[in-house]
Amino acid sequence: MTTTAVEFDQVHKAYGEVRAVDGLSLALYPGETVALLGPNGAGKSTTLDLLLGLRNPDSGSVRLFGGGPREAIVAGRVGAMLQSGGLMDEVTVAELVRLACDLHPRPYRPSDVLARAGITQLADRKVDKLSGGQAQRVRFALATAGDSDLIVLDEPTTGMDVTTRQGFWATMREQADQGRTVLFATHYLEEADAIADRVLVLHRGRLLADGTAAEIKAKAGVRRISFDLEAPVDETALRALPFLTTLTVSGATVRIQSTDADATVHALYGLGVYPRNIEVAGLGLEQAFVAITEAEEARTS
Ligand SMILES: Nc1ncnc2c1ncn2[C@@H]1O[C@H](COP(=O)(O)OP(=O)(O)OP(=O)(O)O)[C@@H](O)[C@H]1O
Repeated sequence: MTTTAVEFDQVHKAYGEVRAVDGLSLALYPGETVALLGPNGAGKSTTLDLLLGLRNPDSGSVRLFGGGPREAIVAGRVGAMLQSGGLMDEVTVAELVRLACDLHPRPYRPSDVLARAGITQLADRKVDKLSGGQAQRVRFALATAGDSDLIVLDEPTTGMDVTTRQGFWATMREQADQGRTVLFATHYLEEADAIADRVLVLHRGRLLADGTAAEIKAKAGVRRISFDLEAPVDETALRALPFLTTLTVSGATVRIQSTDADATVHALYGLGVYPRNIEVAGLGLEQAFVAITEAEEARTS
């Protein structure tokens, strides 16, 4: 049996009345790159805090590599890059990275850590003089100061420019290819789509979807239909098409979202109109995410 890297079993965590994590169960395995998505306040940071033992669950259990979070962290099995992680002032980047290496039970050489994070040229810079994107790279260096089995990243690429971001993900990919588990929370859905093997969608502390990006898109169950009309058509007739969820008409072009594209297109021909350039496509991850979370909002409100 494969040992899980991370296992949550019915985990609850509330702050007063707010149920930040509400009965969360999940298992992550070695070598997986997993994106944690969710709207603001969905419970992503709380989940990562629980995972890292920074907070204790009110009930349920959190296991890392079969033991408690602290045990795994003390053993150097976890590297983390948190959103809120303040960097020590008055020290240089090299000093800070050296300290992280000294503290890690299975450290890498500080010069290698600096090089991998692309910050060798910043080694002598004081930490409080860094730009936002540079500070992110330093946090990343601290998360990869040693040979950890699990790397946890909370919105790691915020503030990074496009080139830095690409370099960052290439390095992360290497880490996962070496059998490490990489878990990252993000608001950039295109990143989750491009990088993650698996996407977890959180909403109000619960897991709404868990699968590959393709599976999440399919789960939304909505398809996009677009076509051009040669002659104007009464919008009321279009709006009455079966399974239609949205309709946008701009000039001669009509865009529809439908929960049953075949039936909608069939009915469209039944209106006696002649659509040209008809295209039917699945949703992008971003649209799927919005559709899934909005459907849940509608269901629970
Ligand atoms: N220390 C705290 N005290 C009280 N409430 C908190 C605390 N931390 C978080 N919350 C609340 O718990 C819920 C989950 O917050 P959390 O920060 O885990 O969400 P998130 O998904 O990381 O959000 P974001 O995308 O905005 O970073 C929110 O409603 C938040 O207001």
